Amino acid sequence: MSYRKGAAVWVEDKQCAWAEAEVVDVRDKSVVVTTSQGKKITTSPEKLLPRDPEADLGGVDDMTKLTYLNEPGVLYNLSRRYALNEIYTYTGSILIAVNPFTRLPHLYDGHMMDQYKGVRFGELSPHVFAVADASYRAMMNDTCSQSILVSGESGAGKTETTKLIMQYLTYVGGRAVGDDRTVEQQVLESNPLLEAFGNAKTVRNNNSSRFGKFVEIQFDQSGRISGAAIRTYLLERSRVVQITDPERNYHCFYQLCAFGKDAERYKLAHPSNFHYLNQSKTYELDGVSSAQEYLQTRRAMDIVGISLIDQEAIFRTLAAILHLGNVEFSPGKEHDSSIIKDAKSNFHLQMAAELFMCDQSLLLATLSSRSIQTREGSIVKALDCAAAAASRDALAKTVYARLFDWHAPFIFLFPFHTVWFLTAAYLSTAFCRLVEHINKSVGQDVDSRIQIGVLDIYGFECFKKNRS
Ligand SMILES: Nc1ncnc2c1ncn2[C@@H]1O[C@H](COP(=O)(O)OP(=O)(O)OP(=O)(O)O)[C@@H](O)[C@H]1O
Repeated sequence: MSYRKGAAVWVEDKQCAWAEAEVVDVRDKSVVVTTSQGKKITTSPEKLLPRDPEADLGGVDDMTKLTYLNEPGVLYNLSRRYALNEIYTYTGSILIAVNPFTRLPHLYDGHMMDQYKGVRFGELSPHVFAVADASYRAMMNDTCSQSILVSGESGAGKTETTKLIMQYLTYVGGRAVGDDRTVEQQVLESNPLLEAFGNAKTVRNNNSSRFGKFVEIQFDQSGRISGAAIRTYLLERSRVVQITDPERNYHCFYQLCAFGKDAERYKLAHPSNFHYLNQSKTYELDGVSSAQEYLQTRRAMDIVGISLIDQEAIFRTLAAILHLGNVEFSPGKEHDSSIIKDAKSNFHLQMAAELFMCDQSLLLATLSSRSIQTREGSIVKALDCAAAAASRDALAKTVYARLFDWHAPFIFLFPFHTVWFLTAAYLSTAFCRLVEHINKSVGQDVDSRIQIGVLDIYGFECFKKNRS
């Protein structure tokens, strides 16, 4: 794009991403601009973007009205509105929410819900209730199920927004039968459980959901809520075996370690003793008692109907994963082979096998060797230390993800490994899957023909090191 002298532009700025500027000189292959702070910058025209000099200082409530819909224009508009406490802005039918990081009760009270009920989308100021109302109306008018996608980076406010959508749908949809607990309440009651196993501290959020969640609110023909279901997706499996400071592994591990009686039973100790937890030195969360949280998780398990036997099985498996992570390998006598490193590793291997209820030597053989299928039959190949550790981590991740997931069929990832087969078989029968239990407790309406699905799923994030 070519610029004339006097043109209003945006120029990249290290501090505030984009700075307002004006072109003061146009040269052969470069342009000289002066920013509103009085800084003179010589840059190439490709590094500039056009700016609307007459942009409304208060911003516009729908960004399709912007003269230039480019990145700085969008950011500037959102920041102008945010400064006036307007956290919501439309871009056509998309609602953009900027996290206020402070409670704004007046935005979400009964009066506000009343105002948005049945009003055409776009008629009132942008609001999450307007989106929820539009989807409810569309579902009722067209007898067609709707979906709302809530996306953004960690800490952006997806979980809060999902709750607000549920709050509004509960308001317009109520409950069909004489149940005094709203669907919103029932789904929220299961939150401590999902959070214990699916949330972790990240750099941006002390209680970050590390999984995608699809909440399905089911309605009867008259538009009354008749049931709900939760489905979870894409649990961040790599966190089970790898974390970096100041992040943490899933809350449930710290909770179990902090609850003396149960921790002792599974030969657990302070998180600093376990490889899967001590890669980061952040063990505590400000203002949170892990032991108290453990009791809360147990209570949530009771509420959703997980039996004591199943609860024990779940925590036994968590302990097994922690012991498994402490199994280390050293080079074996044969080339590219590995053996258990020392007595300490042997103790943890023994504990892992005991808690997984499988044979210790088979577990070791599975971790330190690999079966390859050939036409002549299967060949067992020894694994070196690095490969054996990777195999250990893969087992830990798979077991944890299966414990959390809602998927019914258990997939045998390594069908030729006897121990994994045994472990898998044990898990599929003795384990209750957490999300399955939650759905039973909330109460699904399998006959529902119309529903609104709210998908709360994290957007892309940049990690120093990526791992599956
Ligand atoms: N609309 C809102 N009003 C007030 N506070 C909010 C709002 N949205 C978000 N917050 C604040 O931001 C915090 C983080 O929000 P939330 O947990 O919803 O983020 P998230 O996008 O789900 O994060 P993650 O992907 O890490 O789970 C909340 O605990 C809350 O304090």
